[in-house]
Amino acid sequence: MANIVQFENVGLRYGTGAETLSDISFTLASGTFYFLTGASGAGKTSLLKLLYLAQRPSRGIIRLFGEDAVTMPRDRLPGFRRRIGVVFQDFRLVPHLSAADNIALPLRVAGIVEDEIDQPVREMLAWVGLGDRAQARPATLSGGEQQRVAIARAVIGRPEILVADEPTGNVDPEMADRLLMLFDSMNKLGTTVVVATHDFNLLSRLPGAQMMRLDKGRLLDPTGALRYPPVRPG
Ligand SMILES: Nc1ncnc2c1ncn2[C@@H]1O[C@H](COP(=O)(O)OP(=O)(O)OP(=O)(O)O)[C@@H](O)[C@H]1O
Repeated sequence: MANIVQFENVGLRYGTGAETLSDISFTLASGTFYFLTGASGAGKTSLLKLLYLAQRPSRGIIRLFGEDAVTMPRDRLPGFRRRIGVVFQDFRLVPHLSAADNIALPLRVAGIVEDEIDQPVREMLAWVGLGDRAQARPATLSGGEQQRVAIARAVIGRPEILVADEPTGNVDPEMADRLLMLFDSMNKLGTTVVVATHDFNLLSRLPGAQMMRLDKGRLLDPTGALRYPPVRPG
């Protein structure tokens, strides 16, 4: 399976402090489901930001879709970002837009004509179980409903990679399970999925998923040992 993402010796430092992420090296195989775990403050959100190009690393190499994402000219970034769907920890729904218009945003930004927006939006609303809330503003939706709008918005453009930061943080276990099944169904359609979570119940629900563990800004290998950067030949 082709690698869709490659990080090599990546480090991230905010300002002049110590590195938040150090020596991060991994590859993501296309079409695979990954969980990213680690204690609060371990650097999960920071790693996801590097992945969806909201943050540039302080050092190291990041290749996305086979191209160098670090040295990429800024004007090419939006096109790349459109290939990555993001479910933010705090949803980031647009407050004055209805659920339907929030979900439609990525299609409108991509310049899809209005005639071709209504149908997929209705399908997405039904898919996340919000068919009867199309016109509701975010403030009138529950946390779990807002989360489902955020998920629908992240996947409507059929992204190649879906990144979700603590997507079950605000919902009960039953809803967490339903949301996980939505991600799983996207993955079965071929999307590479990365879900950051510290909900261990979730991890046990998808035993086939790959595990990435962060500890104080460093990746651990599957045995729990620190994963050291690959040795470069020569
Ligand atoms: N913009 C920023 N400027 C400075 N420091 C930051 C910034 N964003 C995150 N940090 C710091 O980086 C470290 C890792 O934060 P991050 O949010 O990536 O962790 P996390 O594993 O996602 O935590 P949580 O599970 O609580 O969301 C923390 O010490 C945090 O304070």
